[in-house]
Amino acid sequence: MGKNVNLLTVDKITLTFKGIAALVSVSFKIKKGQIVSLIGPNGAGKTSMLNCISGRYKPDRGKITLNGQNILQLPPYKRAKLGLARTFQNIALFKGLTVLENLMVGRHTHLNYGLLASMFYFGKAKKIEETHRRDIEKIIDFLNLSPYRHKIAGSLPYGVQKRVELGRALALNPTLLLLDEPMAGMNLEETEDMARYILDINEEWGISILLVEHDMGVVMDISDSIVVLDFGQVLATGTPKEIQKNPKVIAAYLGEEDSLFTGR
Ligand SMILES: Nc1ncnc2c1ncn2[C@@H]1O[C@H](COP(=O)(O)OP(=O)(O)OP(=O)(O)O)[C@@H](O)[C@H]1O
Repeated sequence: MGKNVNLLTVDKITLTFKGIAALVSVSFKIKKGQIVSLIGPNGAGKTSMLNCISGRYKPDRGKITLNGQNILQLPPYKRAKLGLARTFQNIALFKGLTVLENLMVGRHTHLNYGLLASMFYFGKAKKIEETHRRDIEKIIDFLNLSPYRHKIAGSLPYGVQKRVELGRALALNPTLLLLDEPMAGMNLEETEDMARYILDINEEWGISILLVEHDMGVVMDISDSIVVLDFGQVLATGTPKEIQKNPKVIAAYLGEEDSLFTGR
């Protein structure tokens, strides 16, 4: 599936907050079709890195390209149009809207289907609307969200809200999905379901994934490649097997809650 073409390149990214370095010359690549995980002890800079890619944070130095295009000067919504979507560590849904509305809002905001279109090109807009609806239904089916379609998002169990958030990201039709701790707070069954969804999104939908996750069992199971951050620097990059036996990585994880070996 074209796994040798670079989709995202992060090149010597440095980010500081009031003189304190959160990221120091971080470089890595995601090839088309890959699942890449970004791991590291608490405070290592993982979320900051996602924020630099999605456009929330502006790094002091470095370059990030998506499909060969430099995206650092673009605001988040333009990056979304180029195929970037993300979920957040703390769920960021429209809690007062239904599941269906959450998915549709995400879709419309980012795909430029506007009021003007519906006023002047009603027929065309209707057709576009129908296509959107069909795509959204596909996502609802895929994530088994049908029973919750008309339920208010904020009233749903945590695990289901996480799935809705994933669905909203999928509704943007991304080529690269950034997932910030999708398994956080989940029980074993929910974790396994989420891992399956991520694999299917990758294999069946052809979407590349950058995963930030503390559950090492999942990370080791599903990643093509792993980037380890420590104190804002890349400590190691490699396959799960290489990372698990890397002495520098083992040392960085000593005393950490996440175990590199036992997984779940
Ligand atoms: N908005 C901010 N303002 C100031 N400092 C920040 C900000 N965001 C992150 N930092 C700092 O940058 C460093 C990296 O934080 P970051 O949240 O990226 O780490 P992380 O690897 O995602 O941690 P965790 O696993 O705990 O989520 C930390 O020292 C943090 O305090």
